[in-house]
This record gives sequence, C-alpha cells and structure tokens, in this order.
Amino acid sequence: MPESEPHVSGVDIELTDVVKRYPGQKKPAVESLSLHIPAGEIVMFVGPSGCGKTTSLKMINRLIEPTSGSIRIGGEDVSRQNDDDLRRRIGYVIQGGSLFPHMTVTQNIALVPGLLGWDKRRTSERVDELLELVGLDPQRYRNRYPRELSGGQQQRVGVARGLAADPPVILMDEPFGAVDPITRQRLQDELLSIQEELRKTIVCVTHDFDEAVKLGDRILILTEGANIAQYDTPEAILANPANRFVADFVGAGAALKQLTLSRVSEIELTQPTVAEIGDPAPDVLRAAKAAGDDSVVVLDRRRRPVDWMWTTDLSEVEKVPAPPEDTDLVTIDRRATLNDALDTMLMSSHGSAVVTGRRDEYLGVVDFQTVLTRIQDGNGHPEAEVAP
Ligand SMILES: Nc1ncnc2c1ncn2[C@@H]1O[C@H](COP(=O)(O)OP(=O)(O)OP(=O)(O)O)[C@@H](O)[C@H]1O
Repeated sequence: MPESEPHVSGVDIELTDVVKRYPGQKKPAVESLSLHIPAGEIVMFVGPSGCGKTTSLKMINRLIEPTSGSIRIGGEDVSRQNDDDLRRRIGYVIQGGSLFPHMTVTQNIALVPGLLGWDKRRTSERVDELLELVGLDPQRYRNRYPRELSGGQQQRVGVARGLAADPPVILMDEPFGAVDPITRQRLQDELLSIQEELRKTIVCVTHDFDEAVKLGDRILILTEGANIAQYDTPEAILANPANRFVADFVGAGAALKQLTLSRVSEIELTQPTVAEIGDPAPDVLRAAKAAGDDSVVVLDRRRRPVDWMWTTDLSEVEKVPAPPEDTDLVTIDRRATLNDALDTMLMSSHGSAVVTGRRDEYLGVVDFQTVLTRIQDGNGHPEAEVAP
C-alpha cells in the first residue's frame, strides 16, 4: 500500500561531551557522551543495568542537570531554556503511564496544555484527537479514572499525554515494561503507526533488545559510564557486532533475531472469505464452500475485523451475527514482526492471524506455514558474523 510522503516533525538532538557526576560517587555515571540523534528517528538506548541509560535520557529534558557538556535540541541549548519551553518541546513517557490516580483521563492528558495556558475548547479537541490516535474511543474513555483502565490502556493514555503539546521530541523510559507481552506488542505496533504519521524524534530506553531491534531506526549500545559500544542500525548491529561485548549483549541466536527485522507487511497474505455483519448466512456459506474455506472473517461497516467464525456455526443462523460482547479476536498489525506473528498465531485456534492496517482496516490473513517458510528461507538477511 503506498504511504503518503512522511512529514518530519521531529528535530535533531546533539549531545557533546556530556558528563554526569553524582555527588559522592567516585566514577561519573556518564563519562563523556557525544551523540547525534537525527530528526524524525527512533533511537533506542540499551546496555547493562547501571550503565547510565536513564541518566543520559533525563539529561535531555533536564530532569537531571549535566555536570558539563552541552545538549542541543533543534540547534538550541537546553540549558538556556525555561521549563515551559522544555515541556512544549519534549514529551516524556514512562513505564505504566504514571497517571495521576485522582484525575480523569482527560485531566491527565491535558496537564501540559493546561500549564501552557491553552483554552478549554482547544484542549478538549486535542484530548479527543489523541485518544483516537492511541486507539481509545474518546466517548468511552475520556472521563474514566486510571483505576478503571487496564495496564495497556493506562500506558496508551501515558503516550497520549506525552504527545499532548505536539512536541518535536519524545523521551521514553521503559515505556512498555509494565504490560504483558501481547499488549506490549500491540503498543509497540501502535507507536510505529503513530510515528509513521508524525515522524517525531523519539529517544527510548529499554531493557529488551528485541524491542530495540523492532522499534529503533538506530540502537545505541552503552557500556558502564555511558561509553558507546556501538551506535548503528539494527541490521548493521545484528550482522556486524562491533566487538565481543556487543556480540554477548546481542546474545545467542542473532540470526533468529533477524526475524524481528522482518514485518508481516513483507509477507503475502491469504484472502479467506469475508462477510459483513448482517449478510445472509446462506450466501456467505456458499462463497466459503466455493473457496474451500472452513471459516469466515467478519467485518464491521468500517471494514474492521470483529470476528472469525467457523462455517459450522454459520450454518445455524440466518444472518451473520454481531460478535458476542466478550469476543476477543486477536488481530495483528501489519507492522508487527514475524516474531510477534508467531506468538499471536500460537494463541489463535485458527493457526493463523488476521492482519490489520491503518485505522484497524482488514487486510487479510497470515498463516503459520507462510511464516515458517519465510524463516527457513533465512529472510534474505545475511547470517550474523560474530567475532570469535
Ligand atoms: N541519584 C543518584 N545518585 C547517585 N548515583 C546515582 C543516582 N542515579 C543513578 N546513579 C548511579 O548512576 C549509574 C547510572 O544509573 P542509571 O540509572 O542512569 O543507569 P541505567 O543504565 O538506566 O540502569 P537500569 O538499566 O538499571 O535502569 C548507576 O551506577 C547508578 O547507581
């Protein structure tokens, strides 16, 4: 599907000889970090515990003041900016969303716009727009309290809050660390989808190397003291770890990790019989039979998949029914990795997964065998060369 030309709304970040020495510590947490983060890219910070990832991240929005060195965002020195400027220019998203429990979803998202003095109307329009963007129905969710949301929904609100003032830069610290693996995968896919539209500059700390490979345009691998072990694209790091440290960090099965580089969108989807809610069941059954299908994907009016029915169940009804309230059709986004696709398929009774695109529109079905064949073909990626 042709994508519209992306408009980069992010700006460059430049760190020059940045040092952080905590009081009472012998060695600096960040010894001397120089780094260029290009506008519109996602850069993932990874490295062993205590190597200085979070300290480096928090110096960018001055939650932590550097001991020395300079940090420029869009060419401007952050040390010269006041709090309002920083809030306007840098969104911040942390694990679990860290929402205020006594405030509604709207109030949580509207925090920064409130501080910036936006009027009521502009703020409430923005809140609804953001809720749509992160996949939450504004009408249903805008007046809820955080305790009335699942962990994944809270995290979505956290992302919406980070985007509220439309900052060119977003900092994220382990944003999806607190949710289960399937929700994490969905949130990652949503972030990629949002980024496709907005092209912010995103800097994200993670413990999960697979997450870094999936989300990152570049990955920064740090050793103790925030020294750079390697800073490159995921492809380059997997194919050519710079040294033993990186090879160990990337871990065994680098070739398998290449799976994380391949997306569902690169795979040919199958097109089983589809039906809309309310279609006459006999017609649908006839079409399924002619195609040799034993199940039918059910779509709503906006062509979003809502159910995946066996034909045996359809033969007992007159019309294709709306799905039961508690249905939880597991779908997968076309930006998901083949790793994610395998996980999802293992949970599905169909042994395959329904694939969706922009705004959850139905695209087709990815089946287990196609993914396996793709893996066995080696994805066309070179085997990782790991130094002896
Ligand atoms: N407020 C502080 N005072 C003193 N030392 C600190 C402080 N915050 C962090 N440090 C130390 O600085 C070093 C870097 O910490 P930092 O939190 O940046 O690492 P990290 O890579 O993000 O770690 P993790 O992955 O475990 O979150 C660590 O040795 C840590 O103990």
